[in-house]
Amino acid sequence: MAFEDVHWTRQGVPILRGLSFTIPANQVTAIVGLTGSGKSTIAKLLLRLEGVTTGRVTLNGHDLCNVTHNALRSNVNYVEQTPQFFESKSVAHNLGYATASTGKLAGQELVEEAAKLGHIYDAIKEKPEGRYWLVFGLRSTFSGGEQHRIAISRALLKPKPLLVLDEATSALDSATEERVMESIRKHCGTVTTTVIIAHRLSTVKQADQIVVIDKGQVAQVGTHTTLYADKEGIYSRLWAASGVTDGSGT
Ligand SMILES: Nc1ncnc2c1ncn2[C@@H]1O[C@H](COP(=O)(O)OP(=O)(O)OP(=O)(O)O)[C@@H](O)[C@H]1O
Repeated sequence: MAFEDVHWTRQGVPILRGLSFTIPANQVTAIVGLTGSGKSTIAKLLLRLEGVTTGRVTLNGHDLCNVTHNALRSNVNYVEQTPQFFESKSVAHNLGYATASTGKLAGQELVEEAAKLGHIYDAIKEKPEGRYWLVFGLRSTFSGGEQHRIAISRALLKPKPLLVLDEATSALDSATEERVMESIRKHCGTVTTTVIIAHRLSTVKQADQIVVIDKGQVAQVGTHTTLYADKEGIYSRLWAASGVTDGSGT
């Protein structure tokens, strides 16, 4: 996929200003930048929840605006900051819904396997109704981080060619986040193009490519090692501002 000189303006205010970068197939691309720099807008353009003002977002060279919403939906898993659930349905139903497009919800075995991959299995079983997977009212029953893990489990239950994670692990503690990210890497492996939007820089260290956005423009593109080595670059400054080191001792 690629962004080709993309501009996105709202109420006369330019938000994305001539953005160009590629998202290599079947690799992990991370998008980082200060708050308000335009990261979530990039996700929305990828998902066609918004349209570009000028420029193109392409998939295999074809303008994404020619891809139908249905085709896109069946090819993209999107884990957003506030995951959507059916509140009147059980946790098993919400997870099994991953295969709804086949006309059938996933069975219990697949649901449990996915919950294990997303590291939410134990938390579900600990609920009084969890034994039967009949936990209802997910938003009032599970914490923000648990809801994210349920949403990630649902995405892992039925991997699709594109996975977009928008701050999907930000509510987890670092150790749990690392385990969940490892699951995503292992399970999606080389069959999924993954785009991760994250504030916490440790989340993106392992990405194949990191795109640094500054005020709606691409400031830097590279791996953690190359970007971190550039001490004048925004990426290094974001690390310095985060108050933690990257663990390399440099
Ligand atoms: N629909 C909209 N109408 C007007 N302005 C918008 C709209 N959506 C986003 N913006 C503005 O565009 C800018 C970029 O927003 P965006 O959510 O993409 O940033 P972000 O980098 O994801 O921020 P954060 O890290 O805080 O989530 C912000 O200034 C935001 O207020």
